Amino acid sequence: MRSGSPESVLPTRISTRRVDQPQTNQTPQAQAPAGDDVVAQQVAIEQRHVDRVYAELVKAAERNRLLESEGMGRGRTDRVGDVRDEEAAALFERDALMFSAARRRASLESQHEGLVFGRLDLDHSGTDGQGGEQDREVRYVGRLGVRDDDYEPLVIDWRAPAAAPFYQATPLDPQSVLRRRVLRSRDAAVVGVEDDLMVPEAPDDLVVVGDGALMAALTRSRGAQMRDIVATIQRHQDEAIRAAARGVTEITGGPGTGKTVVALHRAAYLLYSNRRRFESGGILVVGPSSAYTAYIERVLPSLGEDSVALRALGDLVDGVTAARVDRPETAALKGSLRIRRLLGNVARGRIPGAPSEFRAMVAGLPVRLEARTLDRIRSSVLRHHQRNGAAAAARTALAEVAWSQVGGGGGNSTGVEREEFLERFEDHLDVEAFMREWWRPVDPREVLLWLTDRSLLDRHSHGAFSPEERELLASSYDEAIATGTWSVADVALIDDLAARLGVVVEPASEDQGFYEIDELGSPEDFGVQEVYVGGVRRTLSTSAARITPGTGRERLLAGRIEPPSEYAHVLVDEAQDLSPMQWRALGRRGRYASWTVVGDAAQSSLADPDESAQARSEAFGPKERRHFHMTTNYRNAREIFDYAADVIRRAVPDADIPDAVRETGVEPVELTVAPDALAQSVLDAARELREQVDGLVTVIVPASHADLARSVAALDDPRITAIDPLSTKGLEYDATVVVDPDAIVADTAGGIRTLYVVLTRAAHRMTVVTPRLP
Ligand SMILES: Nc1ncnc2c1ncn2[C@@H]1O[C@H](COP(=O)(O)OP(=O)(O)OP(=O)(O)O)[C@@H](O)[C@H]1O
Repeated sequence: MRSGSPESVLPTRISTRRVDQPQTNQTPQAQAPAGDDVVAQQVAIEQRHVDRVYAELVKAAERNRLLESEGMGRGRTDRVGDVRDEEAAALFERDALMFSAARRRASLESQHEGLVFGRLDLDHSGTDGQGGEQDREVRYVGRLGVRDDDYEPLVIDWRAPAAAPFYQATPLDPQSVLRRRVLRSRDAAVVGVEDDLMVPEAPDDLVVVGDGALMAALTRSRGAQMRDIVATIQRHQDEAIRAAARGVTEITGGPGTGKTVVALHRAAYLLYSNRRRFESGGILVVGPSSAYTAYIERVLPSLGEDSVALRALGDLVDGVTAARVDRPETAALKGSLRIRRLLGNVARGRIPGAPSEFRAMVAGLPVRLEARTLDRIRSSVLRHHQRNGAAAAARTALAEVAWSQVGGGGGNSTGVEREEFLERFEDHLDVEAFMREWWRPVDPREVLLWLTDRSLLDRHSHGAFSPEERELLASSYDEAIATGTWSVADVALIDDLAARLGVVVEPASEDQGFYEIDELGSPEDFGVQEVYVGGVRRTLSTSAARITPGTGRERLLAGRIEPPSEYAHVLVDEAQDLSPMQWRALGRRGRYASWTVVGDAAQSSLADPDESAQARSEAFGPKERRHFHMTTNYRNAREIFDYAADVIRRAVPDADIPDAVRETGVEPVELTVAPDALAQSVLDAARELREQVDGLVTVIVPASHADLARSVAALDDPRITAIDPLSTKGLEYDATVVVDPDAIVADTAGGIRTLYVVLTRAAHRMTVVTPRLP
């Protein structure tokens, strides 16, 4: 049962094409293959140097330990009472010492494995290796710089300028490099070497071994997490990694071209080359999903950097976590700029349930302000203030209008003066009670939930949404309340509302009850089982931090929204999928930042890419831009990528199609099966692939076959997992089973583009299963 059918979105032809090796840093080796003993000899030579480096590290760790304990000693005092100036200075110095010693210790620990991964043999005579010994230099490249007692470099940090030729030298532009060698290590043991020669012929004393490090790296099995590529970065990738820090650096290219991994190495490079700026200002890395952030989270720590904030789009706002995605048409509504007008109107409108008129006797004068007057006051205050910071201004405006009503017009026969009236108004208990309701703090999340009120939604839409669109919005918030979860698209709306409303100001601590749960370290220690907060019962499990609010509504409103942090650099991956509202949310975090932006239009799942492009430009402002384009696919076997490229070419003729560098000789398998045999065929295919690859097999299941995902989970096999099509963005596996491609196209907003993403996730093997009635 092999073949696609005429109405299928898949190609009906599977071809095997052999083409020339694509352009990489590597060159065909000039020498005959080296024998095992020659390799062993070379490995032994490198091991001697690596041993020296590790011995030096032991000394460095000891020096560091002494530094830390010296730091601890500084600023210590037996005195009680105020700290003197010189003691404060010592404390400051101690903190600085401790900080840098701790950082060095952390990087020594995290960079231990495979610390030295490269060696350059250079010839500075300019005669292609024919110069004398005095012209030769050997340089080792590693995850961090290490020097010996004489301060001579034993290893150069991969990000240092002296390491650049390791990535940039090519036979056309050797940059004095004769041989580039990549060392493969297991822990501190060198287990292999792979060489590339940069000159036509190696000098007699230079042995050249191996098939090239890049191919070795690409053929290996993929783990559950992305790995760094520090030993095999290619020249064109290196250019993007080391590009200037300022402005906007855009990296485009088709699937698997290394855009993500390059952008992450760039983040590590920026921290190295300008640590003060980027460490104190912070780097924000944003990706499409939490599956994506889990996939990439090891790359930066493996490069010695862990001071970077990794966020999925659904986690962008502190205090909110999105747990689902909306249906495509709802997500498109929520992502479009049209929604801003609605949000603005609702945020400026009456608070549902708030009093609609104000009545009181103030200084003996009857005050009565009706709904329309109150609306006018609210509008005029909100023209100049954010709502949550404007209670005092609203109260003053209310007092002025009340005065103009009872006394300002000259009809006041009681002789009460304006000042006296305003003073009494200010202190009046009825005014205070009214303000508590009329101008209470408004949480941005609450505003979204008001949209479940169809008449409110209709009132504030001003014709900008059709009845069907309004119903989509309202029912999505019914669903939020029913499930107690926000969607990814909601997060940008919450951020927009937070910017309009301002921060919810917590009551001063003296106004809070003694039972306030945050104040208690661990309430169970006091035998407390239940706590009432704001009239809501909280049941304690084992710790205060684990208090779970009861209803869906409570879960949606739990925790506090924090104002957005600003960053010195913002790195956005899968940028082609950001909605205009999401670009605005990122813009708030990167107003003064430089940016690295990574994407591929052919993988987009957006309904209106033009509107997004505009919002993206606004987020960048007038900053200078530079662009890098990646053309080599390092992920997919050529046979798999050719299959996917056929699919996208038919729908998007101008798609950015890269060259895949690796052939396996194994074509993807297509199965067409009866619908009732789908589940069994998929599970069988997954088990078969499991035998053929070393790592992970993932079954990609569209929403319309959700029960199949449960069957895969029931296999309880850690090497076989299931995932939905959209969550595969940015991820990769050793092998995939793609379930019902036509349903993937039909179920997702991206349609054929989403299918293209799905078909480009497998590194080594892929099986596509299509259900069809006979
Ligand atoms: N120079 C390299 N050496 C070794 N592996 C590499 C190199 N460049 C890229 N890779 C590998 O290729 C794979 C694809 O890289 P990456 O995920 O960054 O591509 P991408 O362009 O972001 O893909 P997509 O757009 O499909 O998400 C990864 O496994 C990555 O480690």
